[in-house]
Amino acid sequence: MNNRLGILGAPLTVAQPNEGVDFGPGSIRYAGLFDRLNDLGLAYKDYGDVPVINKRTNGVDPKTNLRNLDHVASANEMIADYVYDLKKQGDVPLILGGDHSIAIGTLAGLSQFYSNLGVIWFDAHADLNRGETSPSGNIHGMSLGVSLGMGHERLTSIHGQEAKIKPEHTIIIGARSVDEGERQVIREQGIRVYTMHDIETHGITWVMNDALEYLNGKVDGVHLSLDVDGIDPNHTPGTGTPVVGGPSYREAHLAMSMLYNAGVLTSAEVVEVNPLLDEGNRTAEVAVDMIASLYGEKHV
Ligand SMILES: NC(=[NH2+])NCCC[C@H](N)C(=O)O
Ligand SMILES: [Mn+2]
Ligand SMILES: [Mn+2]
Repeated sequence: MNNRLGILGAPLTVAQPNEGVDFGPGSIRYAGLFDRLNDLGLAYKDYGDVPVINKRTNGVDPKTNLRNLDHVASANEMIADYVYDLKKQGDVPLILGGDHSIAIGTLAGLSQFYSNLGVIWFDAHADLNRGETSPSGNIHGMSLGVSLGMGHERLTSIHGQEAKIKPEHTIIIGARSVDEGERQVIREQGIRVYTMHDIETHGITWVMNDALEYLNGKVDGVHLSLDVDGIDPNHTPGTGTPVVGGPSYREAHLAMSMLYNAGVLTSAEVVEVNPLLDEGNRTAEVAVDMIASLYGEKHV
């Protein structure tokens, strides 16, 4: 294992209805990602994009309440293979989405390397739906659940039948739009959730320290899944399912630098950047700021 970052784009868009999130990886690269990594003196290799096929069928299948299941499943099989290969090279994976369903592939690809991978899911949403509970049929709202082993077999069986992560190693930060079926999963499985209310009450510093302490000693790696809609849409307007009332740019930035300082992160992904919904390329620029902070950029 070296410290080289292995960067991989996963331009999947059909697990949600908006076109454009397939331009996420390019927009993040264009927002100055490589200059910032160069300034940090970080070694990296850009593996390019996974050649996913963004075919849409007609809407949601009434039998399963899943949208574009076949395409989402085959794309994520491919993503899992690519992430597996990248990790096998010894690189530190940094995956650029794509809609948040790509976490199904990322976590499946990573799962062979860990028996107790911790996951920090920074998101306005919980992404714990299944066909039976989803209000939309959009699989990007199901990826955390799938990785925990819940949901359609086509998705949960990618790279093996077993669950890819465990509920007691799963943390959601920034939640403020959680569906009823998801609340039940959180309660039943004992998933640790820091809502916006917790961030307001205790502050982001306390939340991050508490989250890190919760994982400490229990996990053999930590993956960050950063959904840009986790951040307040004042800063990240270019995303398909924005939710008002999120953490500020500064709070998110501090959360990232605390992850860097803790030195525990073994992989990360940044998802849901949609330049077609953006003002200029602002959202990708914020994503790059977050990535730079995550890998050690300091003000002085
Ligand atoms: N990754 C995301 N942006 N997910 C949004 C999910 C929204 C809603 N909970 C749903 O399941 O449809
Ligand atoms: Mn979200
Ligand atoms: Mn999400």
